[in-house]
Amino acid sequence: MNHTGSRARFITFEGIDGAGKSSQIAAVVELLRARGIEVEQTREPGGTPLGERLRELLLHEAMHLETEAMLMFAARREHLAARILPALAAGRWVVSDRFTDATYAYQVGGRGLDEARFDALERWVHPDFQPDLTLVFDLPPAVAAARVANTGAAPDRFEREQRDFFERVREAYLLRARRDSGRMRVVDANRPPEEIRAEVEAIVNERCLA
Ligand SMILES: Nc1ncnc2c1ncn2[C@@H]1O[C@H](COP(=O)(O)OP(=O)(O)OP(=O)(O)O)[C@@H](O)[C@H]1O
Ligand SMILES: Cc1cn([C@H]2C[C@H](O)[C@@H](COP(=O)(O)O)O2)c(=O)[nH]c1=O
Repeated sequence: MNHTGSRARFITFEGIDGAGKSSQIAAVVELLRARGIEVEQTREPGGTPLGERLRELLLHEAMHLETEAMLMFAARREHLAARILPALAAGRWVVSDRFTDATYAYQVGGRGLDEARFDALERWVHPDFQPDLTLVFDLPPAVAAARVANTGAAPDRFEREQRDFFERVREAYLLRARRDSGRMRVVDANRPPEEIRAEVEAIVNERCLA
């Protein structure tokens, strides 16, 4: 428990590349801190020194699909052990840019990883643990691709994928959100940032702060 008296929560943000998660994550962290809640902001792949090294490989080195899936879960195992679970146990909330739903969407949906292999890895790495709340930012891949291109940054291995890859990733997120509608909320991300922020804050208030 933290000093607000409520159990520490694990909140994750998901969506295709360019969905607009970053500034909305910052707004949620600000909202929580304004309530006197201690929060750790993190990301996947990454979030620990080893995880950040794995991120460099994952975003830039060509590799077999199953290697990619196992490295995502290896980074996640470390993230859980070294960062997420200790923070929650100490009463600090954790807000992460991506978690296991991203492996479902990108590796199973986007790349075609066998779902049974994904299930086995998920059961191994976190059998009884899921985020308290997951916000899935949904928008057409063409809109997201234009946003990514406008940043002017060199695209990574995922951002260089074709439109049909992101269509599959999007559908996989929506399917998983339908299957786990108690935990996952889909947010229309094809709107002005202020509108999205208002909806995200309302969901966090209702689901985690009420
Ligand atoms: N609602 C919005 N409308 C228009 N542009 C937006 C919106 N939200 C974010 N952007 C812009 O789109 C770009 C990508 O946003 P952002 O980095 O937040 O996305 P992201 O989901 O974190 O992407 P990634 O997963 O690729 O890191 C940025 O240039 C940002 O300013
Ligand atoms: C956790 C996770 C991530 N990915 C992909 C999704 C993104 O393209 C990159 C991370 O980049 P971001 O700008 O920080 O969003 O990694 C993935 O394919 N599978 C995963 O499990």
